[in-house]
Amino acid sequence: MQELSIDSVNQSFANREVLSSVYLNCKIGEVVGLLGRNGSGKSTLLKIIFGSVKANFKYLSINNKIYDKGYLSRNLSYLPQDNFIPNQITVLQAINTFCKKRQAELTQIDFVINHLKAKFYNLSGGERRFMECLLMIYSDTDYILLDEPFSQLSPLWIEELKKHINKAKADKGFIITDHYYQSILDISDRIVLLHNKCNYTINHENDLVTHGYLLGFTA
Ligand SMILES: Nc1ncnc2c1ncn2[C@@H]1O[C@H](COP(=O)(O)OP(=O)(O)OP(=O)(O)O)[C@@H](O)[C@H]1O
Repeated sequence: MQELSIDSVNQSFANREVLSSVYLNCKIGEVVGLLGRNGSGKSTLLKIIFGSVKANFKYLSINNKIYDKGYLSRNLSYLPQDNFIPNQITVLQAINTFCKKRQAELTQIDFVINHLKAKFYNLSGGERRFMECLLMIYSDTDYILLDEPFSQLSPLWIEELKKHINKAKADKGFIITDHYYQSILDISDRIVLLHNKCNYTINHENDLVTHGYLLGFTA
């Protein structure tokens, strides 16, 4: 089956347990939204999937093959919370590195056309974030992890990114986390909440109140 799944994730930092028996999966063609309060372990879980943090225990499989680190599959891209493209790289060089198969789609986007020769150093914080998000969304891998893609972006660009994710998901699986939870609800096919170290399936927005992620409203 075309699926990324991670099971039985246990992670502690300095004897403090952050994740306990966590399960998460993502199929090709779907966007899985990962929500949780500050410090609930969302970034840690994405880093464990990618392989930049080693879990105390986990069982990771990508398209039926077991991996110790997701990046070793060469089929997983990861947008970290902080900027990751080196300053001296130009937009065109980054496209040639990450998006060999879908260059044509990327180079139809106005911002990309107008900044092909720009170095990342010369982009504003939001421009840089927008470009890094596009590079990951259109990257050559089947599975994409996006950690806070919407941070630093103005509303119009958040809407534009949502359109690109919707377009690209036809043949990719996305796991996305962000505190712009309404945008996550808009684009996700499924929502998983991390709370009390565990994963919860969210079927309705009210479940986010029940599990203490959103405040309830009283009449
Ligand atoms: N390298 C580390 N050493 C010690 N503690 C860590 C380390 N990395 C993360 N933690 C702790 O693990 C918990 C989960 O952190 P994580 O960054 O995964 O949370 P998050 O859900 O992504 O939070 P936020 O929404 O605020 O970004 C936090 O309490 C954090 O302090």
